[in-house]
Amino acid sequence: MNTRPAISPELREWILATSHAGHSPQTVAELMRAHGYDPQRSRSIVAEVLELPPAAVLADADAPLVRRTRHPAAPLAEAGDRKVKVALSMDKPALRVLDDLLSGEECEELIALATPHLARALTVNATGGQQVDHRRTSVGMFFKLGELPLVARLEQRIAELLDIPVSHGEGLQILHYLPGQEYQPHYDWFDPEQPGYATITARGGQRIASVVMYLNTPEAGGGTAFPEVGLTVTALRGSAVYFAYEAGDASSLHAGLPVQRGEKWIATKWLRERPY
Ligand SMILES: O=C(O)CCC(=O)C(=O)O
Ligand SMILES: [Fe+2]
Repeated sequence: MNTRPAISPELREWILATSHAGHSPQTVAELMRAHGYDPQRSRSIVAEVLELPPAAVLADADAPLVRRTRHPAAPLAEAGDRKVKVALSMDKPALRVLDDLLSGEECEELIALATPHLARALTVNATGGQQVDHRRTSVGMFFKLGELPLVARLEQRIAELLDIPVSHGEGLQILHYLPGQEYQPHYDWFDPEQPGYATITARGGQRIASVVMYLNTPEAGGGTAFPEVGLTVTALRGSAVYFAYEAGDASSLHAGLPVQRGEKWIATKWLRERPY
């Protein structure tokens, strides 16, 4: 006799949808664990719903929830379905320029998918709410985690490149800048001193790394500057800049420089220390 509680239809549907969106069985089990399911039970449920042998869901399921990214190693880093060129490495901030993270077609498809949904980009304010911010004049939108097959594929690629589960990522953000538009110098980590810190980090904890992917090549301007170290990364279609940081890391200060001619499209992936 089977004494286990039945798997609810909602849970079954969610597991199937998350898996069809491109997330690995391990990630699905980990997301369940992050929502309070027993690790062992998460694995057996995922295996049952996806009709997999239980061993297929084993890897990583007992890994600690708090993680850091692994910095990609030059010259070529494995990123699942793709090998990525590590064109430049820096120690402080921990930074890599990545060539060919995305194909030209993937860049174009992302722009086309995002275009109907663009709105003025917001920033997170001191109390954890969203605000219109004069420092950030671009328009943008967010995809939900695994929202579309292309989005899920990129999330999986970044997860393998940086050795961090997909569940640690915030939804992919697409930003569009026109001439004169910019993102003034800022940090991506949240300031523990600010009043909204607990709210902002209640889900996922602190941000630990960012990947800014260039979806086109602006005619002039639009690079990503790191003023503390005098570095500007050129915005080139398909390339990206990855940088990792601790809260308080002043060297990770960065800015989207004003576009001088043409336009600029980026996709940004922010990573958290815990499942988000
Ligand atoms: O536009 C850029 O180059 C930088 C974008 C950025 O800093 C961000 O999205 O957090
Ligand atoms: Fe940023």
